[in-house]
Amino acid sequence: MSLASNYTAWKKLQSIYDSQRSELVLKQLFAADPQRFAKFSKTYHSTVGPETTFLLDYSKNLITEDVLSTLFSLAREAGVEKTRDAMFSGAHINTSEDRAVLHIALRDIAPSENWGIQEAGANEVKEVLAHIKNFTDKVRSGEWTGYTGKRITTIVNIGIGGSDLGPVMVTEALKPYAHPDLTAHFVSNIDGTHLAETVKLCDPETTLFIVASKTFTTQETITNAESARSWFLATAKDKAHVAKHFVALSTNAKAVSAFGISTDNMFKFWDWVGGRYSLWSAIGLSIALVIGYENFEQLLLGAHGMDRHFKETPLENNLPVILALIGIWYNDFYGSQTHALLPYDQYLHKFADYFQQGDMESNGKFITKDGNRVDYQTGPIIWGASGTNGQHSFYQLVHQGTKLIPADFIAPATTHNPHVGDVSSKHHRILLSNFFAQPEALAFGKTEEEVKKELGAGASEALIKSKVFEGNRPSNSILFPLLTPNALGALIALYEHKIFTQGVIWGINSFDQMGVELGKVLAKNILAQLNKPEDVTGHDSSTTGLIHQYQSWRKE
Ligand SMILES: O=P(O)(O)OC[C@H]1O[C@@](O)(CO)[C@@H](O)[C@@H]1O
Repeated sequence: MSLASNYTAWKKLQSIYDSQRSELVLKQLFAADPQRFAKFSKTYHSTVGPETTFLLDYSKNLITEDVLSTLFSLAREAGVEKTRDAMFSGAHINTSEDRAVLHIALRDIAPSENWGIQEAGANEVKEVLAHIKNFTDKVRSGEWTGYTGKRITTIVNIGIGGSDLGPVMVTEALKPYAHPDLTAHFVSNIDGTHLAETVKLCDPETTLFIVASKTFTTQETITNAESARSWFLATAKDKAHVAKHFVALSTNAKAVSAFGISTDNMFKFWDWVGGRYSLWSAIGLSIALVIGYENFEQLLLGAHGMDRHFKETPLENNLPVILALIGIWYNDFYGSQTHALLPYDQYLHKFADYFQQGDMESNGKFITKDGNRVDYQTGPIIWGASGTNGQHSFYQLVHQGTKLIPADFIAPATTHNPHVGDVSSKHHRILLSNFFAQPEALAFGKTEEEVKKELGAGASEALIKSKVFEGNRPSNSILFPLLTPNALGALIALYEHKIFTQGVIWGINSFDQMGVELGKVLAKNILAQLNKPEDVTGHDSSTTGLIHQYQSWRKE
């Protein structure tokens, strides 16, 4: 496989960038083509599952039809379609771990098209979904009770990374669909504070702990689960009661059983589900408990619709591919280092957090699948915050800083909360006016003449200059009718497939995570030393110095 920088299309993009960059000015591009919005925006309509639609406006990007067509040539030259079809067929495209990548099979459920896992696998997926439905119906109805016969009112998901971020983001995003009498908490950090502060809010008689871990070996999760169990038994006493208050989500039945959770209370998934792609699997149990199984299924089906779109739509109309290619244009030719996700919806305030793992753990790599070091940028730094909060935090830099920050603005046309207080609220209109205005300001800025006119005579040159907005800062805008389970499912899948497409073009394996291992090994080594009276050895002077200072100050 060739390094991406050797592709003909890559070289052509470099030459376009070098020769035409100065002409790619949004103010001029829009003035020259009144049809620019029509040309560079697409409306997504699901063709399977629940009716799901959204508008992607990518016209405020530093692109022309020539740039875009060359980017599509790059996708073809890199074999995006071939690798996409390989994923859907169940081929082991996760080459370093010799695994298939089939989160798409988790939502291929009604009716199943047997994408990648054939009949047998599709039936297993359905069995787990039936188990999830049965269990969540029992808990939500009060049929499943704790050891003193009380219904479950609180769930605590204990997991980290992909076993935490997806459930957190989705249960926040779909709060309007949450069960009124069920409270969900999420414990992820090994910092004892996380569990300690959470169990302060829990009653052992009415709390269900969900131990979520694909491997069931993650130190944070197993430690937290053990501590949660001892907290529970301090009141419940009898170990037999654990079965009514602890369930496990994992691929590792042996480790679940060894921990002391009955495999009857285990919801399984498979090694072809990547951790950061697992919210659709048993890892989504907390989601199904909070919003109900029917809404969880709508989430799956919303994603399935986007899967079908990604699988079948020609690249030129393929929304994940368009987002991926425009991202590569900035990341690899304009030299942008980050990508901002800016949802103008408070329910989506964890969306950027989720895709920090989703994108950066997938594409934060410097070695290609066949072992070559890349000579170009790969995964961007993903960050963001809900609007309008970001405007009062980091938008100064986004508007007038020295860095190019491509941004995605995301918003629902309608809010779940039209009435705040006792009058119909104007909140959403104010929010959406900002959703429209910020990309406009970024794209078109404010000239020195406009500033001078505003400030009038006598304004200092320095003041005038400080109020100029150079503009020409690109963004995408995604607008959809309402944040529903199926809309969220489609939105998440859109970004999953964007990440996939970029990884294929960069020639990297988006589905392993070797980079998380070294720190863990070194930490285990240091922990072993901290647990002994002897002085630590074998470290550099900084690490040794820090440990010594910690040891002189620690109280516990
Ligand atoms: O679900 P588990 O196996 O406990 O892994 C948790 C997280 O840890 C990792 O950093 C891998 O070690 C993420 O990839 C993963 O989502």
